[in-house]
Amino acid sequence: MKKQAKIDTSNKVIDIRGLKKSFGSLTVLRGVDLDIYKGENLVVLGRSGTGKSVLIKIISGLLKADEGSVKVLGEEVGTLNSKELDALRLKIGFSFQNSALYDSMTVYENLEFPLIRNVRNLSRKEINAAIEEALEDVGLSQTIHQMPSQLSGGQRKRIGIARTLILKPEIMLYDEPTAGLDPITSAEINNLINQVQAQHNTTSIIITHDLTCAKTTGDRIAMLLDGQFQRQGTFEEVFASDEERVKQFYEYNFID
Ligand SMILES: Nc1ncnc2c1ncn2[C@@H]1O[C@H](COP(=O)(O)OP(=O)(O)OP(=O)(O)O)[C@@H](O)[C@H]1O
Repeated sequence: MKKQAKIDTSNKVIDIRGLKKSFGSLTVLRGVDLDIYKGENLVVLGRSGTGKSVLIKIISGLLKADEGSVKVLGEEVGTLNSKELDALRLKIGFSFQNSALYDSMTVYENLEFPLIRNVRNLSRKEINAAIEEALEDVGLSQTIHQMPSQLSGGQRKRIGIARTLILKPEIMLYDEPTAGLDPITSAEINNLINQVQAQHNTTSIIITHDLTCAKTTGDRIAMLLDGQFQRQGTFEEVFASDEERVKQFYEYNFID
């Protein structure tokens, strides 16, 4: 069971109303409404092709909505120019399944890279302190001078998360954080997601097909069905539904 998080329901970090998105004759999002609050872990569930990635891309301004309002950290994303979008994206940390580390760089260099690219005029001392803190956050201080090839899959995943955390994002987007990991490593990643939330009061969206991940990390679950969030609530509330597709989603997952 997930530990109760400190969620500030007076502070909406993401506010989506009536969001619609089609590609030609394919309608993907048919009027999505969603609120995400400061400090909350929101898990997005939905079968393949239901539009989870499209939603994330619209939130981060990589795709434009056809209709509706998408406010992120108080800004209407669809109206921002490219400079404003860049500034907003700096506040969003993306942890994608394929956000691989650079194999030819050490862990230190992998973490230094986003800092140098995104933050101007940092001293060596500040860079070192930020790298040490990010590594401490993910419990891997000892790997600082190692190459990615010397790390396990789970450690690489954690370094990937550290590389995102180093820019101190206000929102974290985790795309299938446990995909391809064994159950023990998955549990480590789930704990890390909760630890990031507790330590930094980060707001996170977690896209997953893994119901153990959903149950352990999600304060709230939103399930995409037919282009809308027809089910929202705690894990128990969502899966108390009698709807066949919700029940199937549960039954086809292995869960303790
Ligand atoms: N740029 C695009 N152009 C045309 N169609 C697209 C585009 N992006 C996404 N789609 C379509 O939108 C639908 C939703 O895609 P999306 O990637 O959001 O699914 P998903 O829920 O993230 O799936 P998965 O769980 O497999 O990652 C799919 O049918 C996809 O082919």
